[in-house]
Amino acid sequence: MSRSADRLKVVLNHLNGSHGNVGASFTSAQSVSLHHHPQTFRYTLDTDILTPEQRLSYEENGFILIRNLVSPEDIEKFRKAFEEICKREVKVPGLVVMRDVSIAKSEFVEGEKAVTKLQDFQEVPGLFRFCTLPQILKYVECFTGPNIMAMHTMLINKPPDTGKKTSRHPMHQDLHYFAFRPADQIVCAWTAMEKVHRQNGCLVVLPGSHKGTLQEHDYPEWEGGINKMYHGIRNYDPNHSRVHLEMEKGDTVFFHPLLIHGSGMNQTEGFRKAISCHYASADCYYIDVKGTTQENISNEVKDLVFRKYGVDSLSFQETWALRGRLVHGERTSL
Ligand SMILES: CCCCCCCCCCCCCCCCCCCC(=O)SCCNC(=O)CCNC(=O)[C@H](O)C(C)(C)COP(=O)(O)OP(=O)(O)OC[C@H]1O[C@@H](n2cnc3c(N)ncnc32)[C@H](O)[C@@H]1OP(=O)(O)O
Ligand SMILES: Nc1ncnc2c1ncn2[C@@H]1O[C@H](COP(=O)(O)OP(=O)(O)OP(=O)(O)O)[C@@H](O)[C@H]1O
Ligand SMILES: O=C(O)CCC(=O)C(=O)O
Ligand SMILES: [Fe+2]
Ligand SMILES: [Mg+2]
Repeated sequence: MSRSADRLKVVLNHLNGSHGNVGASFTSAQSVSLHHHPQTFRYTLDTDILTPEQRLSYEENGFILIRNLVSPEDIEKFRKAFEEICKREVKVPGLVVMRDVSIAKSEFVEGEKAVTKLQDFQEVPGLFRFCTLPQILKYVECFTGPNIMAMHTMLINKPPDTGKKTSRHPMHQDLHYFAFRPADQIVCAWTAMEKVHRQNGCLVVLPGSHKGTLQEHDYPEWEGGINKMYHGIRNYDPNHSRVHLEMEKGDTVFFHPLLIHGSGMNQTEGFRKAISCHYASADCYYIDVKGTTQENISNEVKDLVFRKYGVDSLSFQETWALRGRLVHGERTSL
């Protein structure tokens, strides 16, 4: 079926005032006059939330940007919770606190200026609340369906670059890190905690790249060093046309786990903050990555679990099952 027929149907449906049920809401006469079988979308579900334009845009580009989705008051609370963690030296179960590789190996820096990223904050109520915000889940459901797991959480505090360009995040596909499928039922919500722009290292995306397959990832050969587990796609072509996603505080981008993305250097004095959660349908299933391109990251994660917890019996899949938290519906499979 041609794209233009799909587009026409969606636009007509919109003009008819019916936002949901694209396809099903058409009478057979209309359907027949347009094309021979009902439209099937691959990347989005039939809900009343996305406008037809937004739905088409996600299908085509692999992301949608929703302005002003999280309130300044909530962002302030997440910022406070982050500061608390950086100040207190308390151990939170599962929480990974990362410092930028260029400062980890040299000077001693105290407090939040030392922390580049918090990972796996599912046991920090003041931060995990982000993953349960109804206005976020409402969008997430358009991709995952009603049974929703929060699988991976991060607060990224991108530091001013020290001159070694280590504040960059190489171009990658998040699916490289995940031991569950199908990819189309996974989505990331990434919220800017302040204005993000090219200068402080906003997200950079390759629109449409979610239609490709999972590529091989490894550490890029960057002179100044590279942060632990920051794998990039191999043979990245820097001349590929890309889009810089400039966002205001509270704006949220939802993107597909195969979308190729990264972020540039932070060339400002401030720490660029964003909070994110990767969601998956609870109906997804775990996969064994042995013998696949994901074996390298799986081994690194297993090494980290051993160093941090002294446990060597956990599989890569099990580390995900332990981290995942149900946020809506039923925990059916994951
Ligand atoms: C109950 C069990 C549950 C299961 C828990 C499982 C935990 C797994 C967490 C990781 C999963 C990541 C996959 C998810 C990604 C999803 C998709 C998103 C894409 C990304 O974001 S990619 C980047 C993700 N990776 C990380 O964030 C890295 C995780 N962090 C770490 O591995 C550690 O924080 C780190 C960096 C090793 C530091 O460990 P720590 O022990 O706290 O630090 P030390 O100061 O003791 O230093 C030890 C050693 O490491 C060097 N170091 C420090 N910081 C860095 C750095 N940023 N980069 C590289 N190397 C670093 C430091 O210099 C020391 O080196 P020595 O040579 O002196 O030993
Ligand atoms: N060899 C590479 N492998 C993987 N990713 C790369 C590579 N080189 C650059 N990138 C990533 O590509 C994206 C764009 O790179 P670039 O440094 O040009 O970004 P920028 O600093 O935002 O842009 P600019 O400096 O042009 O304003 C960043 O996410 C960067 O980390
Ligand atoms: O916030 C950023 O710089 C990008 C983070 C990212 O893509 C990731 O951690 O997967
Ligand atoms: Fe990512
Ligand atoms: Mg650059």
